[in-house]
Amino acid sequence: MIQVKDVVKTFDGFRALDGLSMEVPKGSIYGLVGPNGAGKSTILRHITGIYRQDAGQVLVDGAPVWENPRVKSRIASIPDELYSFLSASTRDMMKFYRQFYPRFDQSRYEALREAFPAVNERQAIRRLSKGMQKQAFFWLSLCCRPDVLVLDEPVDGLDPVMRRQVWSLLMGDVADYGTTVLVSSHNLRELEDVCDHVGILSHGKVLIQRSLSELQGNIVKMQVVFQEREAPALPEDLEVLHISQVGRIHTLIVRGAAEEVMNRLAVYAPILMEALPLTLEEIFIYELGGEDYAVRDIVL
Ligand SMILES: Nc1ncnc2c1ncn2[C@@H]1O[C@H](COP(=O)(O)OP(=O)(O)OP(=O)(O)O)[C@@H](O)[C@H]1O
Repeated sequence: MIQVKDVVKTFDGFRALDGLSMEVPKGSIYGLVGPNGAGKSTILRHITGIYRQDAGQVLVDGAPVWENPRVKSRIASIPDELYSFLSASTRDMMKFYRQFYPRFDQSRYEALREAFPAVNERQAIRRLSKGMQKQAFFWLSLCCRPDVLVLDEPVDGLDPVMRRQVWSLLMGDVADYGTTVLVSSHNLRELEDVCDHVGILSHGKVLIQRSLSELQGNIVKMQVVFQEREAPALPEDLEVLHISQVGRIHTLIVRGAAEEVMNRLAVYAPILMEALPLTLEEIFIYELGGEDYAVRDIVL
């Protein structure tokens, strides 16, 4: 489990992280989202032990990450700016990773060659295309058999087929080995398919973190045709976050479980009523759109 407690990080007087707290459960795929400059890469660099926090704690299974080689050898990461030694090939990097990661799986490296056919393992990584470089680092990271995998915008630059393949490999590791995956992304649609937990960052803090099912189970989109053209006066304690009308169809975004909201609306004997799930994008717009302007930037 990753625990980040009240972490503060200041760069030249600017508080990039401003008392950030988050918890990533073991074996989860946790999506970290937030507008540009929110602090996503900065917190990921603390979790991988690159930065030292000014205050607060960054713990993996209860142990601090900073200057702790034992913990760091259980964490693999794909940063936003890929790093490889000058002129090192994927194969050279494999030999380097093999020394650092005690559980490096050589046979998996050989087996995964087929999964990344575009990567010439003997060519300098820097001379590969951007997408191929990402593929090379996925290949290497998966072979480290890490307990924790930290990915900063991991599938950016990958083609759609490769994105799918990489997610499926990651989800396989989560299912088979209980790997914990922490991933930052601007793509909520994609995160929705893969994440089970989500945290939203803004101005160096986590605004909200929940399991996806918790988020989805607590807000519903209702499409309703009432007896009259106009909607009746709805009870004040029904928490309607948004309402719109096209023709006779009213669309209501209501906080609460679908069944409970349906029961409440049934008293108006509507001609038609349907509960629809909200997408992750919609949830963020309606749950948080009013609270923080920055949140709109991510989802619109
Ligand atoms: N090494 C640094 N020196 C000075 N300021 C920094 C440094 N690293 C990050 N910052 C600042 O900290 C803030 C958070 O940056 P960070 O890269 O973590 O944001 P982000 O959420 O990853 O953004 P993006 O979505 O654009 O990648 C920004 O205002 C950035 O300018």
